[in-house]
Amino acid sequence: MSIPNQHKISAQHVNVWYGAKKAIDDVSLDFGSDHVTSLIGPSGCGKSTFLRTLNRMNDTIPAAKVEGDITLDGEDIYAPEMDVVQLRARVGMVFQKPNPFPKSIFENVAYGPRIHGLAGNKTQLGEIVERSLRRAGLWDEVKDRLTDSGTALSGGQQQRLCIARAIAVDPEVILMDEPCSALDPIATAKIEELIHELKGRYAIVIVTHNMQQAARVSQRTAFFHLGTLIEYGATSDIFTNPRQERTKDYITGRYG
Ligand SMILES: Nc1ncnc2c1ncn2[C@@H]1O[C@H](COP(=O)(O)OP(=O)(O)OP(=O)(O)O)[C@@H](O)[C@H]1O
Repeated sequence: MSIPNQHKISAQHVNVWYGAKKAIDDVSLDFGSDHVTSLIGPSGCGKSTFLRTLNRMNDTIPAAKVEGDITLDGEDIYAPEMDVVQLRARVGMVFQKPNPFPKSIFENVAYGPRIHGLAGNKTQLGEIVERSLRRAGLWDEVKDRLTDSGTALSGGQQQRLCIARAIAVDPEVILMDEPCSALDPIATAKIEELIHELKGRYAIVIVTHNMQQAARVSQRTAFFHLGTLIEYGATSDIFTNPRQERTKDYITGRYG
């Protein structure tokens, strides 16, 4: 299912199995850099599994098998010659639970640019760290304590640090798997605001259980049910005028 946009990342006929169990059944979806896409649907419908196919995070699950075509700027991300470390820098991920490294705030952000050779010297590295923290809306809160441990920050700050860490390696796509589910409403609002500011710079795909959040942060929404993509379209249409009965039942709270 696609509506016109500049495709940054494209998934065609994707199937995923965990052992004998099929978790994703023939899903095709494209994502552009000019909008945020929400993946919604009841628990266990395959949102996270599908999200993880977009940067090969399922490679880390031995029982998982992925079939189909997924391309980033037309390049097959499952090609044997694809460098997965490089791919995960281009398609960054933010997880449900903030997971900063047990290192300083500075090092959390500097680590990626350093291993990917993005800074020629210490000054440039410092500039990348500052720019990433600014873009993640965290700079003012941490600029005087960059050597403190990232794990000493509040949950919401840790999540923004993880976003800064993803941004630091200049990604093209940012995947977010329920990034606010461990956060209080104020920290959630800050992340939502941040998603809004990052829109247009990166293709952003967010899995969320929270339909109000999907309506607030995304311009496109995909509704999944039992491993299949039921409906995809402009977020405003999905929430006000869904074409499928199952979408309507879900958004009106009849199941989920
Ligand atoms: N590592 C795994 N091994 C085996 N089965 C798995 C694994 N991860 C997910 N599954 C199964 O695949 C299906 C899809 O799970 P997935 O986590 O992708 O759904 P989801 O829509 O993201 O759910 P939730 O909203 O509860 O996080 C479920 O039936 C789940 O039990």
